Amino acid sequence: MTEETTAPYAGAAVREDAIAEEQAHLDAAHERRHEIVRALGAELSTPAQDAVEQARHRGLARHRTELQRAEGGLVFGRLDALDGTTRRIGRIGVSGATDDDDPLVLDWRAQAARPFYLATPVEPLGQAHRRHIRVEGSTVTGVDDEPLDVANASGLVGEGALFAALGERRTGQMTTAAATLQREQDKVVRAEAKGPLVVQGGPGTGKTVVALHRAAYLLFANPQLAAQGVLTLGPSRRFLDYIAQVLPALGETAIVAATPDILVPGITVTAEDPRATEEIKGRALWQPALTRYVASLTPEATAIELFWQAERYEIPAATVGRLIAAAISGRTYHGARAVFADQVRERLVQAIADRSEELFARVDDGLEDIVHQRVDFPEVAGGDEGSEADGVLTDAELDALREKIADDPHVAVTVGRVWPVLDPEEELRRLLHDDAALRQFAPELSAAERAAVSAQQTGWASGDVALLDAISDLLGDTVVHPPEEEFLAERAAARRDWVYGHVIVDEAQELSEMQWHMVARRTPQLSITAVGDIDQAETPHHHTTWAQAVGAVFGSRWTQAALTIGYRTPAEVMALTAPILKRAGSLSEPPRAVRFSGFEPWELDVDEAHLVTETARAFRELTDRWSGGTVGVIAAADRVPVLSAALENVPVITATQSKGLEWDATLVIDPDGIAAEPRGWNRLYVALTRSTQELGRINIGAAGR
Ligand SMILES: Nc1ncnc2c1ncn2[C@@H]1O[C@H](COP(=O)(O)OP(=O)(O)OP(=O)(O)O)[C@@H](O)[C@H]1O
Repeated sequence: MTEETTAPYAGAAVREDAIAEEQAHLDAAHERRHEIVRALGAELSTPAQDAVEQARHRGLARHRTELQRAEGGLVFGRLDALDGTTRRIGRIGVSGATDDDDPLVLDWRAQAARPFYLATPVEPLGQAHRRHIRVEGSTVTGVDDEPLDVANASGLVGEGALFAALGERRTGQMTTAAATLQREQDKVVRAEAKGPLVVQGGPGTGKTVVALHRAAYLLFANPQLAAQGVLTLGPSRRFLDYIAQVLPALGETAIVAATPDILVPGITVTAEDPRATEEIKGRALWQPALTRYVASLTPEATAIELFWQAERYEIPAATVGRLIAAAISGRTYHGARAVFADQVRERLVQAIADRSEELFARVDDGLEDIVHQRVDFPEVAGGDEGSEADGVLTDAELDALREKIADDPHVAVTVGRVWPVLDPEEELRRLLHDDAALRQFAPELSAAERAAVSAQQTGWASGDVALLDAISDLLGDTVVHPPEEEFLAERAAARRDWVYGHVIVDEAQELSEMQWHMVARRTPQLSITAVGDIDQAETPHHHTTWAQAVGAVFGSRWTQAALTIGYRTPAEVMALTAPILKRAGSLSEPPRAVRFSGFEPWELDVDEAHLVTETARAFRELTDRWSGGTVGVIAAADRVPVLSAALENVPVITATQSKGLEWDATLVIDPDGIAAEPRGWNRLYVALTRSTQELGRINIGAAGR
């Protein structure tokens, strides 16, 4: 460790020295970073000779990309231990010039960096001081020092740096928080990955922050995960755009971002179900129902008639029955079909071989003529003994015959007739529109519920995607992909059956049971971090606790963590939310806001006729006040079209669309209208908690609604 000669925490008088000292260290770290990038480039310019070297090259290339991207935030913290050693913490580790040298920068995810997030005056973990280093580009602009030997009343880590980060203008893109992660967040980020982890937290408690930093941490701690990639599921494209930069900025590129609606390649949601139907389609009962339905598609055992060189061969029904039973056990429909087809072809090969032998046995003269005329063996190299003498086919002849039969279209058509290839979309549609089949395979559904699910005639709705995923999985793929393909985002996204190293689910309270099944299928080892707020739930599914939400899929194999401190929404706004939560039927306490913004929430009553002009005026005022930042307009769903048309260049969105997003100031139009929507109080709770500074509400006078 580097020995420091100055007393860096002596007070404001030495701040300039402290900045100069950190600048010198940052410069050295950047220089070393460039050196490592150059060395890696030289190493990568020699072609890899074998698979082992290729894998090593992939690792080196990943590391080089991480280093190249670490332009900003290379160093953001410093820990001075009681034993006099000093460590700098940053977005990525930078090693010293030789193996004996201490690293210039410790990766924030390294175990040795942990006290940076956990140490408090009460529990200093061997540390004397913590410093947050503010950097713009590659210039150190300030330091926030925190002695760990005096009472720290707030319980926050690096309060100055945290408040500076929280007070910054919002750009419409989420940023990393590796420099200011708080204790309760750090514990979740580094929790052991032993199966699904569900993180409950109110609005603005940093759930998204935690989920993304956890993905980066897991990739760091388990480098093999990068070969499989990480899937990030969010509620909307807008949300995915909002968080898009966080993982790459943390150096991670092995990511696929998606919404549940686009998770099945080739399927586009074009229809909308009524809420009641969406709820029915989300129920877990479909998993066993579809399993029973697909099992019913297994062919009946009937005799198979095959022709080869104008000769007729038959596989009796009893044999076909045995072949089907052997093929189907433990396999998908198409997986079993492939095994069955191989077996049928093999039976044909054997039957032809047996017949050839019989012919030789029965006919004394002209053996070769008969064989060549009837069986027409391809020319086979090599001099194995065989058909020349006794009609017994040599191994080489059998192999050649197998090849011919494998390519034979007539045999393929016959197998296809017995055990057809099925299309998941057609099968799902068939089931949903067949009342008798629904009664048989999904007996839990009432007649009215069956009628509801069969009402949709064209296109697929959101609730169908998870059903299609389930039936596609049960039917299995017809294409066999090579195992252990290297992760490429486009490749993984294009494959329904890609197995990810980790899956992040944001706004997890919105997932139906069938969507949870869909998530679990993408990570059979159930390496899942799900973050959400059960009180923000507004989809039609009935669950009101996490146990109800995930129990049907994970049973008791999941753990829960909680985040209790609110970082986004100022205390002035949070004070409004307790009665709304109560109206939403919640038993939870709203999170404790860490700060006041100094802006009291305001409201304005307007009549219908002035709604558009007043909204435009309020928006202009807020935009001026928060210039350089962002202002969001959230309106009751039935007012969005009119407002969007009237307010040019002002994005007006619904409460549902505002999920997970934030602005410096938010304008909520017609809160009563939002509250009157389905699960309206939950939606209003979401809408009111989007601002980091100021909240304005525009109410429509009684006559207006
Ligand atoms: N430790 C932190 N340091 C700096 N900023 C933080 C920290 N934790 C959270 N924030 C900020 O607080 C805001 C809210 O965080 P985030 O969006 O992750 O909350 P959330 O719990 O997902 O909210 P919601 O449920 O409303 O979607 C963001 O601007 C985020 O950057």
